[in-house]
Amino acid sequence: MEPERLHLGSCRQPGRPNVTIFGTGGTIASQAKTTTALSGYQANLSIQSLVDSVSELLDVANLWGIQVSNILSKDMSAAIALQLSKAVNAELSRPDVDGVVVTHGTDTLEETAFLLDLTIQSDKPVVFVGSMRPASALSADGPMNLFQAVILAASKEARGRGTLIAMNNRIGAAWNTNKNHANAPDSFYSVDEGQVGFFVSQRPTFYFGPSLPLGRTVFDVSACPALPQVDIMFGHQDWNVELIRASAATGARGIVFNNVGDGSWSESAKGVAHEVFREKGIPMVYSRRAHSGYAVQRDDDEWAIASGPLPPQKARILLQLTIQAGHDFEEIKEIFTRTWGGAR
Ligand SMILES: NC(=O)C[C@H](N)C(=O)O
Repeated sequence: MEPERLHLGSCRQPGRPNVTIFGTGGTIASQAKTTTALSGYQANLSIQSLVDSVSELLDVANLWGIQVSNILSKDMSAAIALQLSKAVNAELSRPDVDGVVVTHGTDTLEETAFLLDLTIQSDKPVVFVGSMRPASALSADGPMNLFQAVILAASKEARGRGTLIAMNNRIGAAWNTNKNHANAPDSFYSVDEGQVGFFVSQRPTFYFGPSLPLGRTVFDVSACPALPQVDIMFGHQDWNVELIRASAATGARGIVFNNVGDGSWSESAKGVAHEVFREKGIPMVYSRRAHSGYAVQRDDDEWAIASGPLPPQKARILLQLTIQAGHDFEEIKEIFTRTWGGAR
């Protein structure tokens, strides 16, 4: 059943931007037992109650709310994320909608935001937001984050920049913004590429004009029923490489390797991955275990594809999208190579 589209607030003010907030859950929609507890909470606040607690929002935009789910983001699935992408595309195709906000748990926010970055067919702003502290906490960060996300989604200057993430005063591109800290409120930023802007006196202030990451491919998922299984293997000393065979045997249509250094794998892991590739013909993409940097293409591993700047969790989503679109190995390699933006 399609989730309901609710008008949030008492009356619609002509002349104000129209913003739709999609609620998915997360800490921003959660309450713990005490005001000092920062874990052990439950996602139980609806999008309506989040907006009710930030009445200042109603002076910024006319708001609508669509509750897609109310879960912690550890439980976000491709099925929900795909449904969200389709619903956001439909919403943005309405001429009366100026922008969209998605509230989301921070643990896997970067994955859903990246999926939408690669599947939204509109220039209008799509802004992801979450919080690191539950709504019940002293100094909860959710209300201000939500306020800023709505301002951003309502602003014309945010158009044409791909999906954005607004957290803790920073504005980042979903393409390269990551969760960097498991606990601190200032967790979301991009280490090398930097941010696209900052909130100064509650105005989104951009450093550059609208631009999109080099090598970003947009996919049409309107008729896509599901995303294929792609597993991630974690590279480490004494790696149990039988897990690679197990992944292929249990239905993986592609495998992403979280390799060490700039994309190195142990001789045994490489041998098994190559064997599985020859047997099953499924694409093998290798990323890097280090928090930032590039996985570089190796001339002697031409059967495997370097993820370039993409960390494993984002490389997995790009691989899922290329497989569902029916691309062959060479085309998938070409799509990944484009993301390197010139580094070869
Ligand atoms: N800060 C958060 O949102 C974390 C939360 N566990 C989640 O749903 O991802």
